Amino acid sequence: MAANNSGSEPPIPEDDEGLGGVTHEEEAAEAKGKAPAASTTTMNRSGSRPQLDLSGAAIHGTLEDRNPTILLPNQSDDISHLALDIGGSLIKLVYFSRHADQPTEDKRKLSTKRRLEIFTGARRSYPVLGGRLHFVKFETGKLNECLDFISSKQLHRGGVDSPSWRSGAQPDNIVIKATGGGAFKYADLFKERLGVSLEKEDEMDCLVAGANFLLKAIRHEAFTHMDGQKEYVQIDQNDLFPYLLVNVGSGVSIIKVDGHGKFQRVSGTNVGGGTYWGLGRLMTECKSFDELLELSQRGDNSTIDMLVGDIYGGLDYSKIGLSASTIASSFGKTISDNKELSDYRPEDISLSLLRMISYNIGQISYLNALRYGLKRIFFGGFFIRGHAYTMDTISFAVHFWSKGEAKAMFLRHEGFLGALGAFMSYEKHGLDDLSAHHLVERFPMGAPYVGGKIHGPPLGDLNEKISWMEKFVQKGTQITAPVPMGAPATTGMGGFERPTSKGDILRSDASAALNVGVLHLVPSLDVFPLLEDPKTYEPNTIDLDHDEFKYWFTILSDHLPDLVEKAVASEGGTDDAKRRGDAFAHAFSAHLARLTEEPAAYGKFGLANLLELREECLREFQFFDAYVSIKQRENEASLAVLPDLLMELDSMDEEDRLLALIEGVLAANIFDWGSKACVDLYNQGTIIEIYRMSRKKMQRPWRIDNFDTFKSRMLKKDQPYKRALISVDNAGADVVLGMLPLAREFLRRGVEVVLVANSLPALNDITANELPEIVAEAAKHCGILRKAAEAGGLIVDAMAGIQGDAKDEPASVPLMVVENGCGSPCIDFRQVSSELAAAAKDADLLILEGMGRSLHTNLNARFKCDALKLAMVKNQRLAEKLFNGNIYDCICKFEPVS
Ligand SMILES: CC(C)(COP(=O)(O)O)[C@@H](O)C(=O)NCCC(=O)O
Ligand SMILES: [Mn+2]
Repeated sequence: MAANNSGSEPPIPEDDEGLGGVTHEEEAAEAKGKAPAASTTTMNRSGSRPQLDLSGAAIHGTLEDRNPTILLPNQSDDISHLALDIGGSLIKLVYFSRHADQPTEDKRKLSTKRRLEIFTGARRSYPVLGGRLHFVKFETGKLNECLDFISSKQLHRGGVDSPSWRSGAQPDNIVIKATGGGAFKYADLFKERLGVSLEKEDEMDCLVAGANFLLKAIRHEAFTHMDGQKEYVQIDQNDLFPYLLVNVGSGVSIIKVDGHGKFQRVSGTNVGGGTYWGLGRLMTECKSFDELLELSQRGDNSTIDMLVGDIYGGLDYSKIGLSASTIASSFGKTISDNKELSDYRPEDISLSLLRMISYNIGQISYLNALRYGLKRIFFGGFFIRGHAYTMDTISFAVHFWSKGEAKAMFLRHEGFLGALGAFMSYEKHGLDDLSAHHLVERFPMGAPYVGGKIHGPPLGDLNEKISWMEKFVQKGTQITAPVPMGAPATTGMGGFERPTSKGDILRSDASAALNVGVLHLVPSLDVFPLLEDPKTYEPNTIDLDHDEFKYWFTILSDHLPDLVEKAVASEGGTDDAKRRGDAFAHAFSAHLARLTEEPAAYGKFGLANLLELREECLREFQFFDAYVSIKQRENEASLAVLPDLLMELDSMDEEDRLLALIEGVLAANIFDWGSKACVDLYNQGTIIEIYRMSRKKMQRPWRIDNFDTFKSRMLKKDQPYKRALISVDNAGADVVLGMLPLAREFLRRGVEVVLVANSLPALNDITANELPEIVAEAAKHCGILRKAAEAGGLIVDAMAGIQGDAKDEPASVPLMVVENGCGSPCIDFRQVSSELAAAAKDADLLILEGMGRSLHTNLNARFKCDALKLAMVKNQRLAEKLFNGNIYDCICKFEPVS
């Protein structure tokens, strides 16, 4: 270990505290059973855990599987998926919960899985256990609340759902991994209250393991913060090491990280968070660190610090790049002022202290980066706590001294590095194998309320959640009301500009810190193999900047009453449903308000995330399919006219038919209950009237019109497509009169068709579960569909349940339905179902339909196969912004690979 260069006394690495987590009431507010399905798998244990009980082990799945799941019926589930970081002021908990419900493999999924083996030749295996990783924090002063929380959830015994808890058995010798000073200090109390032993893990090991995990597994974990602007950084997994990790606790540790478990504490400084808080406490009346930090928001350091301008008569010292407002000497002005401490404003003292210490940390960190030739410096620890001035000051120092060569970056989960690292130290938990595409971060309903404060009792089920919600509804209007925003404040690249307008603007960062959600581990997600370049792929077409967010805030808020009405009706309109509808509206409004206040609060957040958040929020309040009856009604009406449409199409020649088919898809995409303009239309006419009108309006050229190129490609007889992945959108006319006839055209040409639909409902989108029945119904009127659906097993699946043996399957599958892994109107191709990823093998055409999947997302996405993007633009602003066009314009964008 290299010598410490900060002074005679090596600084003691102190507890690493951080705000920015989810408070326990929010976390506990998470609803059960809403996560996507995960596969069951076994879990190895740490040496300190009870050993595996292999008796009665049985293979789950077919014997031909290369990596089958093994069920251990006698294995008690008392694994502690819990780790702690007990610091001086906060206790951080990271714990793992399985999905409340084991996945039920429905009929469609089982038969699809079997058929996909034809494509892939082998079944996939998932070494990672599906579940959720939760981040919770408590004040160390309220340790008892933390113990109650652990006890109420039985986290030390593998959770309330574990067999040992249910059987009432008391496993002895439970060991929980813990780091931080409190792991020593409170060990006896944990033994006494919970009967568990704390196994102490080295703090430095934990910090590094936590940081490595986050940087590897979370897509936008790191961000820069310069001049008040936060920007998320995508870290290249293959180019992560070496980096410098600076942990700013009470003291500061500077660690050079060379790999997993490979690191060296190369330096540190004893001037850290403890110094700020200690000096601040002596010099002001502040009673807490947060109070002191809050005070700095209203401070003006130029009354205390000697600035370059003070020395140079108000001028910059431009020759060496120092602006007049750069601090020449921290607290330097006080030497000549002839004033007492009480003559200075505590606000100014706090800001001067904060800047002095932040700047010093930034400078020392940079010098160490220089010493080892490192370009990336990640800062974490309780001192940072998402505070804008702190981050700006550190960034300024690094940027200034490195002349822009080195980058200061901060971590969203900065407060949880130690606890995560302790969690990682359980020998085999399967998390090592996780990649970013396996993790989905969700923000439960409490997320908007999270601040620096920790409050409220833990919550269990939905009823408790709603009473908690109601409490908030009463006193939380100021939280749900949008907070006025100004231009982002800056400390100024030119140095330590006096923060002119503070308070409100930096409020969110200062008091609330960044939210972190619950990490859902979904091992069955994959990167779509046909993405041209997954590294540079960005699903969202438009950046949700301040103005854009304001627009979508209005759109989504306006849509809320209609959505709630549909949601409540879908649950029978009962009092309970009304109550949940109300709570949903409040929770979603609170999310919107929080994001308006701080657009980066939930990490890098695009329109796709926002639309998905709405769906997740509905599910959280147990509205699983708000548009169910609308979908059914429209499916029936459309199926009734399908035979006539097919007859009309069959009477056309090939070229006319192709055009009519694409027109049909575009026209039927008007049936979108997520668009305000369309909903207004539905209130004026019947489905069929609107469909006819929409078809009549199909005038070419469309706003983007690559139809002729597509037609030429389709007509190349010597080069037919082999397999088309057809991603469908809305129920009713959209799928029945638009997409199914198009799919039929491919089948007619001998092209294998894979219909891709949502895994979970989103607005009026058709789901993969609903689709086989619709295909079966349509097949009654069409020989082509019937033959393909029968051969693909769809009709049997839909009508009679799964059939026998995989041996009976045909060698090729003309028509299949696969789920896409999403529960949103958009699609992020970095995270699709393994079904879809498997079906993509050998596909040479991808068709994306609808605004959500081909305009809001993926308009600019490039694929390794030909792609056809079809949508009607049902929003005036989007039509103008993307295409300089108008509402109801149509897009037919064909992108052949060669
Ligand atoms: C939610 C949607 C993306 C669904 O569109 P789809 O994918 O079904 O074509 C779209 O309806 C939408 O962007 N609606 C909000 C804009 C508006 O109401 O004008
Ligand atoms: Mn849709």
